[in-house]
Amino acid sequence: MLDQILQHKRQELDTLELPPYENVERRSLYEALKNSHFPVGLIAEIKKASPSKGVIQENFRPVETATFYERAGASAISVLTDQRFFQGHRQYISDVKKHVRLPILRKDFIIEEEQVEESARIGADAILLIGEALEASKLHELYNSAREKGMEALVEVHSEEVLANILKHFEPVIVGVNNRDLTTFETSLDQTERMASYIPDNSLLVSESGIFTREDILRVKRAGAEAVLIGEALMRHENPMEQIDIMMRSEAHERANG
Ligand SMILES: O=C(O)c1ccccc1NCC(=O)[C@H](O)[C@H](O)COP(=O)(O)O
Repeated sequence: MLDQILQHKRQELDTLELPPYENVERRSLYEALKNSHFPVGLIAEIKKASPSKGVIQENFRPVETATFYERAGASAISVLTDQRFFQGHRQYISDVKKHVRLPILRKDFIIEEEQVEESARIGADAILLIGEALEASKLHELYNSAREKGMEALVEVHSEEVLANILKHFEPVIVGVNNRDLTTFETSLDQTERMASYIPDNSLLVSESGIFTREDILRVKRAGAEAVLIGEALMRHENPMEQIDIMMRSEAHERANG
């Protein structure tokens, strides 16, 4: 599936038209995750559909959902912009950016410089760079380009081997371990536990995918994650604010409030 997505992205690049620059204030994903008032930082994701689950939310209202996420205390918002496989759109970034003050991560399959430029123009604060989709040297190049344009990057890896190759080039400030294998869609939180010891001490570890309960969050936190990225568990819930409260509330808060 990843190969299919990447092939489609290369075709899309042939007709990519860069939009005009949105005049936006950039916000730091790293700072937002470090300063979370929850036990871990929360990147709350906006995704209508996915290749593994099909349509997740029929009545899709990205701006309203982002506003709920912000009110519930999320640290940042991840917005899927791929149209073909996730029914996303780059316009959702511009729309959400106008209504929330949280950093926005552009979730797409970024493989070329033009997409980094596009992300800066539509107002993204950070982009996703997937280790399994890029040569390590290319990933480093795109990472530097994002930084030069005032954005940050979440560098995502699934396997130890891919991470080791990236670390030969540089140490990303934010590293995401994707619990989902993008070729088989198999998802296991064991992946965060397995990978945590290979993440550089100075990198912030985000555990991504397959997180559905408070116990899941406590488990990846124990493994060393400082933040989580959650999509489906929030998008499927009719009240995402309540779901965030249930999943993220700390034990201390619960004790204090009986
Ligand atoms: O979600 C998928 O099916 C998928 C398939 C192929 C490539 C990427 C995919 N997902 C992107 C993501 O990284 C997730 O949306 C994100 O980590 C949140 O996952 P979840 O909480 O399990 O919705």
